[in-house]
Amino acid sequence: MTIRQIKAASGLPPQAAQDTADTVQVMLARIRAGGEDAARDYAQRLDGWDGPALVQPEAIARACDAVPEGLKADIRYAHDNIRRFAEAQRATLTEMEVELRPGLFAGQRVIPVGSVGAYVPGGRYAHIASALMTIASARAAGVAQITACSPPRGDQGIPAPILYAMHLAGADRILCMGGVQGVAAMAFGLFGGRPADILVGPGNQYVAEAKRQLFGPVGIDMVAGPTDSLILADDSADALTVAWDLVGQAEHGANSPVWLVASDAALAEAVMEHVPICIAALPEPNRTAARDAWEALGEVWVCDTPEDMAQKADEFAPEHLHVQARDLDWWQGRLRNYGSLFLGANTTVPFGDKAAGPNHVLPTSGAARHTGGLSVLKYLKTVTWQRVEDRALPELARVSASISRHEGMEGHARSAEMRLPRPPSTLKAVG
Ligand SMILES: NC(=O)c1ccc[n+]([C@@H]2O[C@H](COP(=O)([O-])OP(=O)(O)OC[C@H]3O[C@@H](n4cnc5c(N)ncnc54)[C@H](O)[C@@H]3O)[C@@H](O)[C@H]2O)c1
Ligand SMILES: [Zn+2]
Repeated sequence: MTIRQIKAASGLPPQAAQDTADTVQVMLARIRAGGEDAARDYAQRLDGWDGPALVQPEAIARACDAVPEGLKADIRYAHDNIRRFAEAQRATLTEMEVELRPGLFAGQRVIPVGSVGAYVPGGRYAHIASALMTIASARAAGVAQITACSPPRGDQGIPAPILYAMHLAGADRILCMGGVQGVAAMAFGLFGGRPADILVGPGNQYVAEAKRQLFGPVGIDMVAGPTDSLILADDSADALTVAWDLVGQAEHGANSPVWLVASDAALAEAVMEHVPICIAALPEPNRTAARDAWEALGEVWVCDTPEDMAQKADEFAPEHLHVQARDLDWWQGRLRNYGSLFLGANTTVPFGDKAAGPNHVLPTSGAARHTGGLSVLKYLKTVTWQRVEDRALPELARVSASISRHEGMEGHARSAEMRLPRPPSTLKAVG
């Protein structure tokens, strides 16, 4: 056997997904009917917030003053990388025009959506980086109006570093409102904004479910589940570093899996010895979160060949895939299923989470099999056009009418033939 599992996941108790869906459905219906008052009412009841929903310029200025200079410089460093990566990505998508037949022209245009609603989660951690990821990439796409929202923390409203990051990244409007009411306010264009064309950003199960239920008339980036990470390591990897990389991502919470796929049983055993020691070094409540995640969902596999390791990684299709092994070019060429790839022991998932440049809003729960993550491209519509000169008409109209008739679509055929230079008798009105 070339692939064997040496630590299995014990699993999590099933969750009441239907309860969340029902709660969110009721909330969205109430906010749709009751508008701003209903949204404010939920903000009061769920988050104890009585202050203004729309954050005023003076409050943003005060927050910017309150953030220490050192932290501001760090946020600017991260923002600069994220913005420049998004701008470079934007430049890869170009408009084009092609003459398919003499006189038949077609092309594509790249048009940004008009309005974006960016959810910046609150809760246990202060998600500064999430604000940069969603807002800076929308700005780089050329979106006209960006609204961002985040839940209040106590009676201070949105924490100052998050407000600073939102403002720096280019949010036009900021709502102090979280959860379903925040998402709905952006989707429905409450508090003076335009209704969002697309809703983006991570959040808890209520946020994810609200986006899922609103999807259709409104676009969404993805239905994001709990974050996950996989490390591929050979005997060149350092066991303690790998252990910290696993524990670091387990810190996200009890439902965030971390997986190790190793080429070397001795390395795998050494990592498993280090993991509990690393966990014990964390402060609470992070320690409990990491321990629960490792025990319930952590898995360790040992494979004999790099090909087996790559196959295992492609099966997991992790959100974050980190290679700590020799011959990085081979891995980069071979690996297929991941949200974002981290090549070499010099980098680590927190670099990508916070500051390196590529977006951290990524497909989870195996969705990397069919999609990449949030990027500037999500805010852009690739639309097509066509234009036909007289010389292209005879053949194009004849072929279109022929196919229409074989499909049984006489109306389409007539419409095509109306374009022929000399209308045939079929153009006379019937009856
Ligand atoms: N995948 C990623 O890239 C990424 C990055 C950062 C954060 N996250 C995720 O963001 C989430 C943050 O969650 P959070 O809860 O701390 O903050 P959150 O901002 O997602 O949700 C807070 C809101 O939830 C609402 N809420 C709480 N309990 C409710 C209830 N019983 N009924 C209705 N609404 C309720 C409240 O209105 C509150 O404002 C985590 O799940 C984390 O994993 C993911
Ligand atoms: Zn992380």
